[in-house]
Amino acid sequence: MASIYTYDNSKTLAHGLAQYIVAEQDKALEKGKRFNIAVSGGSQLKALNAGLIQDPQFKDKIQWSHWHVYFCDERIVALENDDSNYGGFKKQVLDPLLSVDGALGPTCYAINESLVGLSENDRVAAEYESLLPDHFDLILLGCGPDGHTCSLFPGKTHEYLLQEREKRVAWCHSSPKPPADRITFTLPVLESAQALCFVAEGASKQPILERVFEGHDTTLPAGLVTEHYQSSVSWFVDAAAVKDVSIKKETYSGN
Ligand SMILES: O=C1O[C@H](COP(=O)(O)O)[C@@H](O)[C@H](O)[C@H]1O
Repeated sequence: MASIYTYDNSKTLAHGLAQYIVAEQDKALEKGKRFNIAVSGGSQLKALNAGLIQDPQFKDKIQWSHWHVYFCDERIVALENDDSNYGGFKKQVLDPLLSVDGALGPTCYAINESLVGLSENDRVAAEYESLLPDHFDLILLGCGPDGHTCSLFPGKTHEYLLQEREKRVAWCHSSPKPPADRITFTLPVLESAQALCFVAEGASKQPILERVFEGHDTTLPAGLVTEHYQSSVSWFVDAAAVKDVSIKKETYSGN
């Protein structure tokens, strides 16, 4: 059963999320020296800023120098482009960390920017795959209003990504949400992760969460991941995203 943590607002959600991430970090560091974490782009990055950077409670608990940060999906654009997920993470997490005295930042793994614009998108994916660890301790997922997660989109055109079993990172072409060319983790990467955690906030996500939680709709990539890997899945959602959605009692309220 997936765990669903609901919060009244963005601030309390960011706090609960940071608490969860630190607990996963501690579990990983009990076993070794690395915390292998993958993050998504989009709205999630603001929650990471609010929880990991702004919330004073976690300042001394996050061991950044042991963090190895990867991207669940990336748009094939220059890293300083506004659409870059790495660029978004840099803005929300890495740059603010620079202003903290003596802070050692995480090790981050970005796409090979020199291949951008060369029509070498399979190579961008293959090179990124070669950087991945054997498995992740934690993967932070988003959920688009169409039910996509990573850059795994619903529908026929992108079925090939959900069917991929060999490549751990694949080129997503013709993305319905710009930019059109992206790379994405495939399901085997999610399947082998220790923990998968979705973050979804705001009323625009409500209709899709209704289909995931009430309809158990596995035609939606976010629904499929939730159903198939439920024992490792958690959702962090705010009240607006699950308004009038009936959530089974095995799940928890984070407030
Ligand atoms: O395009 C993307 O969208 C999803 C969802 O983003 P959100 O802003 O609706 O939360 C995101 O998880 C993914 O990383 C990103 O490339």
